[in-house]
Amino acid sequence: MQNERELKAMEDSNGFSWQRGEMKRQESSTDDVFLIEKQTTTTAAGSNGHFNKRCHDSCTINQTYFQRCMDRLKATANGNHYSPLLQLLTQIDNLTDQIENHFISLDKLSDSEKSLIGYVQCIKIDMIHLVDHHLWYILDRIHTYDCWQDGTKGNGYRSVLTVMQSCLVKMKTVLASVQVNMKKLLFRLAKYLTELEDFTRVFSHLASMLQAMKQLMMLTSDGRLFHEFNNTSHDFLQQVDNLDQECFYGRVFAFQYPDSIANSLKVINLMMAAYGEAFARHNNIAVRAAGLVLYSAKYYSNPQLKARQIVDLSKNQQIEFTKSFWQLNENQLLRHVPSLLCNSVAVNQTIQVKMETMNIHNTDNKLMVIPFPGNNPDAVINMRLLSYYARKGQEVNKLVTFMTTLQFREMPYSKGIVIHFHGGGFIAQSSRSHEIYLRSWVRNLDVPVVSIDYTLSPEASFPYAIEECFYAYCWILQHISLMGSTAEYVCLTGDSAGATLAVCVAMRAAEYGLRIPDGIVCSYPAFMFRNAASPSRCLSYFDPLLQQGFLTTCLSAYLGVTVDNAHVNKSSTTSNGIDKVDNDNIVNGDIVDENNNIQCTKDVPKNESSSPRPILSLTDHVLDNPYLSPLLADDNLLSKIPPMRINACDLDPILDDSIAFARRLKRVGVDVQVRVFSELPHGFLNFVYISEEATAASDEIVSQMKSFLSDSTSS
Ligand SMILES: CCCCCCCC/C=C\CCCCCCCC(=O)O[C@H]1CC[C@@]2(C)C(=CC[C@H]3[C@@H]4CC[C@H]([C@H](C)CCCC(C)C)[C@@]4(C)CC[C@@H]32)C1
Repeated sequence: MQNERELKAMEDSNGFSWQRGEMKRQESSTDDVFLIEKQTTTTAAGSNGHFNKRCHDSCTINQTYFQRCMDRLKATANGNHYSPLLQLLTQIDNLTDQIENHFISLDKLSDSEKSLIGYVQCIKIDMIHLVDHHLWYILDRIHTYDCWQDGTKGNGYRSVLTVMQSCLVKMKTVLASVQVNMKKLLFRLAKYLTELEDFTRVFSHLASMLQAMKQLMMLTSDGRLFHEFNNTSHDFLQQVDNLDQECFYGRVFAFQYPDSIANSLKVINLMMAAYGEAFARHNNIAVRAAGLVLYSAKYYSNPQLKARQIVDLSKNQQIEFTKSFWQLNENQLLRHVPSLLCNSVAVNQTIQVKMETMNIHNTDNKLMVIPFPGNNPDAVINMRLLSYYARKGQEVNKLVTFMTTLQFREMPYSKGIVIHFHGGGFIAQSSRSHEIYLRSWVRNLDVPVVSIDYTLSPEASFPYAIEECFYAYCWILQHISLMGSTAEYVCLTGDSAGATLAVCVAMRAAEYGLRIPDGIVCSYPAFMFRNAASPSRCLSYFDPLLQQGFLTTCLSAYLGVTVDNAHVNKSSTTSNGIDKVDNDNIVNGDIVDENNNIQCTKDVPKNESSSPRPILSLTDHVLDNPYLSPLLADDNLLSKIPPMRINACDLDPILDDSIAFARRLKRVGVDVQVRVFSELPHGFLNFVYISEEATAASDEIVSQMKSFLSDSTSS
């Protein structure tokens, strides 16, 4: 009771921190534990103006009470694993006490000193919230959402706690500096105040997010990671909606990453804000490029403006902008970066194949007809052959682009081949932009790599890209000597959207009874293309590359439906919009326009008698299609997937896709392993030249591929 009174006193005296908050005794909980129910935006750190309110009185939260909460946390199932996080909370609690006591003992306080006390008290209140109830609940159950027992520790809940921990580290550093210097004569508080304000706000929002996540956990107590809401006005959605995203994109942007990655992300973020303005204002490419430089300066000097611009861009997403921005490294200048930065390769050749119906004998020696995708008889598919040495059979030897004496030596056929599918959310990027890591892979693997340039969305929508990639897979195996390989070992690989395609190709090969690859190595794949909530998807509210608006843009472009993002987000005061996308355009599960015509830009092939049914038929429910969301495939299809290695990263909004998929594969007996790289963002392979962590991850991915290619590297 003592504590309740103290907190109430604090509320009354401050008048700024608990305005609409409500505190009540939790009926069912243990003695002396109070559940503080707060509305997400009502904390002091939640809205700007509150910070500046003066606070004269102060009171200290009962130390024993906080300590008792911490002890209870330590005793939870995962208390030991999270002891660094708990230790940080205790240290911050001590620091805030010392700072508060020091300033309260002074006779007269300046405005900035009053603000400091305000922030310090906000931190304490949010900490009490957190440790009192939410954190306890989450820590006690967090392990049930991991891949499997004793397996890799990783899921969206853990990721949010990782971000929280990074925030606490930063906050502790600022508070420690204040505490060390506050008694000095020449103490300049202003130096620390802005930083403290930023982190206090971020911390408050993360605490609110954890509160929302606890609700999600309650709805998925069976350990499922994905949850689809029927009722869009659910508390969880409202709470997440109430988050102030801007505070994550301002001065403290990318605080959760190691420095090397954070710096690049800052540059990309600045460019995104500037390019957003240039794109909206100008149509000419050259003027846009000039605008990019000019507006970058503007946003560099004003981080708050930048934050607002980023949040606006994400909320009012236009496919044209996303496509254009994500293709920036494909332009005339930047497209040559890989050849300047990366090692040379003897063969780097694009191959264009005219797609015609192909007849292949399957493993039962039955003749299968592989249809060409769509109904355009002149359609072609492009692929890029990369080989460190020029090898026998590679017709392209005549066109060797760069040759050192060693590389030009014609080598025998390789026993292995790697087929690669690039990422880019199905709407951007190409085999060329992915040379940034493919060239070093080709050297380290020493087998030819073919990267498929499938048609991007929205020009071609689901399932065209999958059919193209499957066609390319069959064509490569039919013409394997041209690749300089005997294909004794075949490994599929892909990152992001490309990883999804790799899995779809393997599933299709299994359905046709064709040779399946010896292994698949996926990097940060997406397996769930529905507007379902999951803890990691919450990270998209402050992700540097994959904000929520960008994800829904990719999804709708891939589905071939147009989404009025402005509409989705305008109505997002009642819901976060995730349930609204494209629902209007889906009739009985088929994607149709208002005239009820199927909207796939390129038509689906007709069913051939000797072949499995097409991926998409007019009666299918698109959103349930296993080729759209492999996570929804039935056990029979999943069990045919070859050995798989999944490389996920913890700071990724689609991390849960990897975990949930791996769990399903394991259950049906597939040889699957998951690696969750810590503190890396989605798309980390693009950062191999700037980050040691990303390079180490890339090396591990190469060794996984080597294991599937077995002795092929010795050829
Ligand atoms: C409760 C929350 C609910 C949320 C609900 C959302 C519903 C969503 C449903 C389904 C999910 C759909 C999933 C789609 C997955 C897509 C994954 C996917 O493929 O994502 C990739 C998209 C491209 C990109 C962003 C990426 C990685 C690297 C990025 C590149 C790095 C550098 C590149 C710059 C242009 C280079 C500039 C050079 C200059 C000299 C600095 C940059 C930024 C281009 C874009 C890529 C990840």
